[in-house]
Amino acid sequence: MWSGNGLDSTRKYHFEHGITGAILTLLISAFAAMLLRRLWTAKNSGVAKPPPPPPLPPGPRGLPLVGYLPFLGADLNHEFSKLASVYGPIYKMWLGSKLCIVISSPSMVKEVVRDHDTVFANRDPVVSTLVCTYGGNDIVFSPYGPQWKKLRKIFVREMISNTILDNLYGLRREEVHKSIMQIYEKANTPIDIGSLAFLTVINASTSMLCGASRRPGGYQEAGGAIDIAEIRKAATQLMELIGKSNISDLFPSLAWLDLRGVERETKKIVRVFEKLLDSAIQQAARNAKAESNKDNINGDEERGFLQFLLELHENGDESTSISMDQLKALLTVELTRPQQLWNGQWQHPEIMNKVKEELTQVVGLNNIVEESHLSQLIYLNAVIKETLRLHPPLPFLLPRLPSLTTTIGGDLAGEHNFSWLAAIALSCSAFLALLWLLKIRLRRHDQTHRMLELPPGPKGFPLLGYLPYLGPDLHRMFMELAQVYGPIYKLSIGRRLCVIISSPSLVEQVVRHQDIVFANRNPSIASLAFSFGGNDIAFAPYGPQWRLLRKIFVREMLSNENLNAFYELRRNELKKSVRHVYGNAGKPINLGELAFLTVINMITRMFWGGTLDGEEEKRLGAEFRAAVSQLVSLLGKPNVSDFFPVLAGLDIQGVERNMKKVSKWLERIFDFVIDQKRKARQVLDAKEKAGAKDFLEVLLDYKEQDTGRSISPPEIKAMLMDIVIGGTDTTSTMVEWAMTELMLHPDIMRKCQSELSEVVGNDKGVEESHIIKLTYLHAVVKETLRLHPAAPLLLPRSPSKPCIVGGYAIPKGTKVFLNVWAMHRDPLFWEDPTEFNPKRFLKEDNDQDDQSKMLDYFGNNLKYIPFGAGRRICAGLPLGEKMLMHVLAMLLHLFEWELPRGAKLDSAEKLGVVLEKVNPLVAVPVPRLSNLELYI
Ligand code: HEM
Repeated sequence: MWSGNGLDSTRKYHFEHGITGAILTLLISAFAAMLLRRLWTAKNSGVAKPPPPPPLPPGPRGLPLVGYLPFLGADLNHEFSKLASVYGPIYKMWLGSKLCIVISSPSMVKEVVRDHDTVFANRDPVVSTLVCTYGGNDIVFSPYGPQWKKLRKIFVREMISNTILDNLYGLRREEVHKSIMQIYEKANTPIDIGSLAFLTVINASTSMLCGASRRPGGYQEAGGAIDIAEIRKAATQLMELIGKSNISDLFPSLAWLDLRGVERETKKIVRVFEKLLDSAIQQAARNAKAESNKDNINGDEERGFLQFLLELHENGDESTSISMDQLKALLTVELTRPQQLWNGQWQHPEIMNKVKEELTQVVGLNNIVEESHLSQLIYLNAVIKETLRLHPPLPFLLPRLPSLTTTIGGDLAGEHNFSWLAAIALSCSAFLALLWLLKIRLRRHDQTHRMLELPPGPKGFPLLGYLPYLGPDLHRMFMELAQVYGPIYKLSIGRRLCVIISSPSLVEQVVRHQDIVFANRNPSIASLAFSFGGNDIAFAPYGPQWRLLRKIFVREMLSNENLNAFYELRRNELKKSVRHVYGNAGKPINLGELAFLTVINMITRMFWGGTLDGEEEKRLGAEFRAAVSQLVSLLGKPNVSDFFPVLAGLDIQGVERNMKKVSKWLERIFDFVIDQKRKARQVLDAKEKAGAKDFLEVLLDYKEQDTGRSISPPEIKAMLMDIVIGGTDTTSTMVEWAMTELMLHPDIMRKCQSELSEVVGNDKGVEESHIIKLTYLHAVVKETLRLHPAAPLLLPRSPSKPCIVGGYAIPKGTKVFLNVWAMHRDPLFWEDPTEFNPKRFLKEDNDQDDQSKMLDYFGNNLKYIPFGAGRRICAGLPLGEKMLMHVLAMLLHLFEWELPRGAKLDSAEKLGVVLEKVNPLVAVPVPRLSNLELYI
């Protein structure tokens, strides 16, 4: 009687969509023509063009026609999460001719389910669900509108109202009891918990469907009029079919071919199911009549859903009456909705024991659990909530379909009905395939690259790109943009294409998988000027020269042997600073300046060792420091020539000119010292020359074994420059940040001081040999480098050839920033990321993953890379760490630090050459130890 209607409505759905497609195509062509005409008129009349619509979200490229389909495995939820870590919290992919958008951040989900809830209140039903819901006549799949509202009201307020559910409790209880009996009978034999739970729930659902009529004396379970066992079987088969992937869903224009036969098979089962429902409905009707004749002895008690819906069908008023298709669709959905809960608690016996304890307490050992107990089972409720969090039965809910083109997170979420698009796509497919083949033949060399898109990113102004929006806090702004465009995006700064990356998995593609390609820099004009044309380690392009310079630097100049040999020089400089602080005890001291002076003195002493005599060294040292300060401020200045290479010759801001002037000044100092050194060495014999060498001596003496190549004067000077620029500002700024955090957290400062008292003793000064034992201070320094990395964007990399990162094309020469600052604060990897908490670096507080790969400075775990990673990792790391730890330990061990009266402490930051404090840290030292010898 009703069967034909239901199945025909599906056909009608496709037919209507085909017609709609054709009409839409015509309309769109007409609309496009009108639009072109308007644009043409607007252009000619001088009217400004409307701004372009926001782009579609980024996403992986798939293959022509099939899209990303061939790359998807069975584990969709995991695959979607992986893609989100590459493309960000909103991304698109084509599955066949369907445009899918995957959203995985609460803020964007809010935009969908709150801000645009009505627009997104539609679904995109698959063919099998359309068949079994009689063309979307149910709550789940019917489009948002009056019909859906009515059905939902009936379902929520009437069908599963508290009263009805309470009335039917007896039936549910019976089914649960039956399952318990089954388990009892099978005691000591293995049981498939999933199947048991599934059976229990489906049994309870079907019981509630039929109500008391299914009890003995009512209608029999088997052989009687309502064959519950058959209904269950059919419901299970339907669920399997709904879960099956179907080509027709991905290519709606091919749906009529039903290539996988899903529609055919679903219809077959729906027919069986329908027959069963029909007879159940007829029996329920007869039953209702019989009951009314008996003057309704049971009242509403145990009237099943079926009986209830039947009444609405027959006697409902305008707001509640439902058609037979709707009635059956409601029943089908009730029987086929997902009904599993993961038994996560089984993997945690301690949690299971707690659940048991609670049950014993609330229910007692001699009773069985009733629904009335549930609200008191607080712990079990928490277990269920946690299970649903970890294993949601629908990991990506039921897909929504916007009824309008909508913007989410700045991207276009797409319009829903793509069946017309599919029609066009099909008709063009042969042509596209031909084009594609042609493209492969013509561009065999870098075919993959050319087919890929550049990463997404914000639009800027013509010519200027994003330049006018850039502020001093580049790292912070880059992080905010990543929240919109994902962990890889592009922006143009003037004529420079920049790509910003801020996820460890993408950084891995740069510093591990393609480290050599990305081992180049994109030096600014100022850095080229100070490094004598890129003749140093930091800016030389990757190649034999850079490898040689870095080898000399790391293996010879900063070898353990050399560093140990110069310990005394560093120690003396540190002691000088201690004396200076002691002499100013009780007075405010600028801690950044103090650290800078200490570090630069340590470094320059290691430069020229004992070459210069006292007065000369003092004079040159002061001159040197002044030149370095000027150089650093020039390096941190944004320069128009860097963004518009065509204007570089004009040097509009004079940065290059000034840089060359300061470099010349420094060069003269270097030349003088080199000359002095050469003269001094002429009088040394071979044995004396072979002893410990200062940096300059290492460089002057160097001869490559195989080639006999020595280091050229510009290379020597450029490397000395690297040590000064790379080593001083970084290390001293970190001392200032660490002291700031410690003063903001006095309890942590106290812990550091107790550790120092314990390890060093209160009658001694700190030596470098103590450093290794200062576990807590190490954690403090690591946490400081996490929150305030000296180079928050590292030194930009630049690929030497076109390459791919995260599925996007990165052209040769792009300036690639790795936003370490954002990764160090990413809540995905760090708990309470903005909190200063050194404990996270102590072994006992690390999670298992981190324990196996301790968070060191060497880039072993890419979520933490304050010194960079890969081939271009900081070359001065061992020296930097030694100086930072020693200076800090000494300041903390020998002095208490207080804020000057009325002063306020803050941690505002700005990005110059390094990430500095906006307001310098000024503090008052008070000697901490009684042994005065330590201070003189
Ligand atoms: C706490 C102190 C320091 C920090 C936080 C630090 C940080 C960094 C960072 C982030 C880089 C860029 C790495 C990359 O692009 O992957 C770098 C490069 C470099 N650093 Fe350091 N640094 C410190 C101390 C030093 C010292 C003391 C020296 C020299 C004695 C030094 C010399 C260099 C050099 C030469 C490079 C360029 C390496 C290359 O391009 O191959 N750094 N540093």
